[in-house]
Amino acid sequence: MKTSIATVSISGSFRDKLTAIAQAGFDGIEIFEQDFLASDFSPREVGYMVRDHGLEITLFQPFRDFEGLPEPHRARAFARAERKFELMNELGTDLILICSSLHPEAMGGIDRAAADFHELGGIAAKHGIRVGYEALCWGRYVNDHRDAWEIVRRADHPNIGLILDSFHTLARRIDPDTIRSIPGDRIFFVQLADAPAIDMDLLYWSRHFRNMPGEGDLDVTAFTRAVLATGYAGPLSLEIFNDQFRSGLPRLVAQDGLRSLIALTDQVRRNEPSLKIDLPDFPAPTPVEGVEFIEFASSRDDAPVLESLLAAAGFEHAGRHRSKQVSLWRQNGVNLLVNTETEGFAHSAWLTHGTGVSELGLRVSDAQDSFARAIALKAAAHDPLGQNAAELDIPGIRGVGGSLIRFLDGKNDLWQVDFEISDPQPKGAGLAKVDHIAQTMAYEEMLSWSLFYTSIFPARKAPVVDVVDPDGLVRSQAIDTGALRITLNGAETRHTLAGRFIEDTFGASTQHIAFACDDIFATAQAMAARGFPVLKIGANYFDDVEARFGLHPDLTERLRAHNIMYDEDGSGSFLQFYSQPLPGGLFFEIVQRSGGYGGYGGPNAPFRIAAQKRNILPFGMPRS
Ligand SMILES: O=C(O)c1ccc(O)c(O)c1
Ligand SMILES: [Mg+2]
Repeated sequence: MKTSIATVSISGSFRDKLTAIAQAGFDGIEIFEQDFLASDFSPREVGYMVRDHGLEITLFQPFRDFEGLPEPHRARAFARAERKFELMNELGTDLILICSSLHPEAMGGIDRAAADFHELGGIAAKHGIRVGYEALCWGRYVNDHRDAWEIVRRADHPNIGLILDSFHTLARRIDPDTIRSIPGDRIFFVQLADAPAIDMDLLYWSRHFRNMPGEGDLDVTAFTRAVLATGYAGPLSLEIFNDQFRSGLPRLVAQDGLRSLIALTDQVRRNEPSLKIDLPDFPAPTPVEGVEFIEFASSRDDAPVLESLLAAAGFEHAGRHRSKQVSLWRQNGVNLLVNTETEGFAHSAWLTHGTGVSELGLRVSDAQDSFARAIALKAAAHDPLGQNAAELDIPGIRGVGGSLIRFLDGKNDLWQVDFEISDPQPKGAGLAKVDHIAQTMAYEEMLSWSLFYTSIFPARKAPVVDVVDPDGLVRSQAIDTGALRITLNGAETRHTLAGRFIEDTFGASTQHIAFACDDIFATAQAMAARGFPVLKIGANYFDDVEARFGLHPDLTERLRAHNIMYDEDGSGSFLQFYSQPLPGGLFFEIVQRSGGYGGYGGPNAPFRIAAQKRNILPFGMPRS
């Protein structure tokens, strides 16, 4: 499988784009004519530059408003096309994309268009050029790949073929299986793009909101399956018009592009095993089965404040690492590690971000398999733990925001091998497991983080919700990877609580950890007795929530007494309260889910954030 990406998908100068695309490992690029025109290089120079980067030019595009024109426009369109064929010979590429016409003078008619293409095929052949015809989904007469194919079929010329673009097919909700009956050798090129489900004008949606396959809501997998089932063996090329990518880091966007193509084609071969996919074999995604540990990087001086918050939340000191300055805090099945080493990864993480989450230990069915999949998807391997021969060798990858993810399975017991356990089963205050981990990033990076998780794990994404902060908007997207749920919070401004966290911690990822319990009132009581610094919620909130859900006043009174917020969805209810933040901004949430409640208390978030902003002095700081 040849991979390719259009120059429009990446920001920067022509040379920046090429470098990023080549470094990410693509085989080819589509040259978007505007990018060529804006550059200062001759066509020959561009050709040399591309090939010097080890890339090939898979496509030159777009040529607009060709077919169905009356004279004198028609003759001019042919002359214009011929000029481009000459240019392409200098560039060193043989395939041009013509998109369906929007010309005000254009006339409809499949046969008229087919006749134009038949004639153009003859001219193209003389220049050694092939022409691919693409239906723009907002095209004036042709806006459906089935009509574009009919024109190509009737044009009946070996130098005229079809170009398919997942966006144009899927945005119009055309069944991608209609592609299966097109002969694969008549499909000259395939462009791939996803997009979030937003109800808007097709052209505007396409030019601003496309994203990488897997980052949006279109069924690009079904589209690609249908394409490959035809026997099409040309490049799969990303053509992504996206406002954030246009200003994003070229290297990051290109890397994400390749990751998305690998994940997509892997999914295609798993869903349709009869297809021959030219992709190295690697393990299937398997769910996270549990959070084995969360490690905090800290220092000898800073750790006591964190540890007093852990103690107040019911965690008990339950052991220590056999050879490192790492202590284990435990409560039922929840293991938290506090690392105060003065060298190594955790120490660097503490130096960079302050006290915060530096590592997630995830339990999976086979640690080596999960690791191998992540590496195949271009995650960066981290040095294994256990250089020290007595320690467990736990495979790890660089996660997002500079933290690490470790994969653990049942083959070895980390707690027996690496730790001295003093209290195997402290009961604590009733926290039973990690419910979710909330990670914060700049809004521009949100798609990249979500792709990271959804490509490695069999993850489900919830729709993005807007969370109103008094000083801006935060977009929040929940990802469910099995036993671990992650909420990604994309901050638009540095004035939001999330934005301030990124700034104050120099880009730490985990802003809060939510723990689940079975009886939140008992847990709240037990924590209060231990001095838990609960976040105080304003009285107006409780009046409203009682009216909104028709709660019994006794229940409202208990909620108010413990600063517990309430939510319901169609299938259950949700109770939640929060800690005050630690210095740096990390905080804890305690939740109880009942019935099949699947959310995160989103409607409560604005009131929680407002309360946090009123309460700016972190836990552990002297209040004078
Ligand atoms: O938005 C456009 O005009 C445009 C141009 C070329 C394409 O291949 C495409 O999918 C869209
Ligand atoms: Mg296209």
